[in-house]
Amino acid sequence: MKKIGICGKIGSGKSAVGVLLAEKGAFVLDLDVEMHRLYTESEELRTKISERFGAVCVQNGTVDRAALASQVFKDPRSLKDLEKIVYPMLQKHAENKLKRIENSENPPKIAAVEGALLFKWPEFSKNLAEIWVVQAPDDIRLERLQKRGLLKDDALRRMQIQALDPLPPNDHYEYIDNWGSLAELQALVLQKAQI
Ligand SMILES: CC(C)(COP(=O)(O)OP(=O)(O)OC[C@H]1O[C@@H](n2cnc3c(N)ncnc32)[C@H](O)[C@@H]1O)[C@@H](O)C(=O)NCCC(=O)NCCS
Ligand SMILES: Nc1ncnc2c1ncn2[C@@H]1O[C@H](COP(=O)(O)OP(=O)(O)OP(=O)(O)O)[C@@H](O)[C@H]1O
Repeated sequence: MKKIGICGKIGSGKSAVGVLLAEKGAFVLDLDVEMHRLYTESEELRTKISERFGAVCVQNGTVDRAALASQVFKDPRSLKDLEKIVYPMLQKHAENKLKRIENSENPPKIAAVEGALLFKWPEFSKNLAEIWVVQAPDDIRLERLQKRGLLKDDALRRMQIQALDPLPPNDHYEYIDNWGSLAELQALVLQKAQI
């Protein structure tokens, strides 16, 4: 089983790449989705979020993501605090899931972990054979995000905060330019994955 990472800025098309790989039989782990799951599953995590960001961020047995987003994406220091709380748990959770898939009876040829900020976790990403970097210009990403339903100001705030973390050099990057059609993206993905 070849383990790859899919990273890239918000709206670049990581999930679109993930869907194309999954259609070809790959196992795809979306870290955004896993994070949301942990917010519901872990009371310990909710307590830590409530202590740092206020009880307003925990509602009905889960984290109120809109309330949390409104705090952390306008302030890099708050975002760092959130990352310190969530990353150790998210990383362990993702590694356990990958291990389970790898040790299953019929492991897939490819397991992909999708996360905008994978490159910020060297201890995790060092175990990936390749890191795919999905990229598209800012104006196209903004347009896509608005079409997906994100408010323009929210999208811009996330784009601005991500610009503070440029991609560090790494020999394992494979770039995927996603500013054409979905059909063009599909052709690129199939060629890169050799599936
Ligand atoms: C702040 C939260 C609650 C907002 O939830 P929401 O449902 O609105 O967004 P969602 O989780 O679907 O993320 C959408 C996109 O926002 C961007 N984003 C999320 N977290 C971060 C971050 N820490 N830094 C920069 N951008 C981020 C990414 O491009 C991501 O794909 C949530 O994003 C969160 O818990 N973030 C911290 C965990 C994290 O860093 N996840 C990314 C793992 S690679
Ligand atoms: N080549 C493309 N042509 C047209 N629409 C696209 C293309 N690639 C992605 N999209 C659309 O753009 C939106 C953003 O793409 P996607 O959700 O895959 O980005 P992402 O990088 O996963 O974003 P996030 O960081 O929020 O998770 C989606 O609605 C997706 O369907």
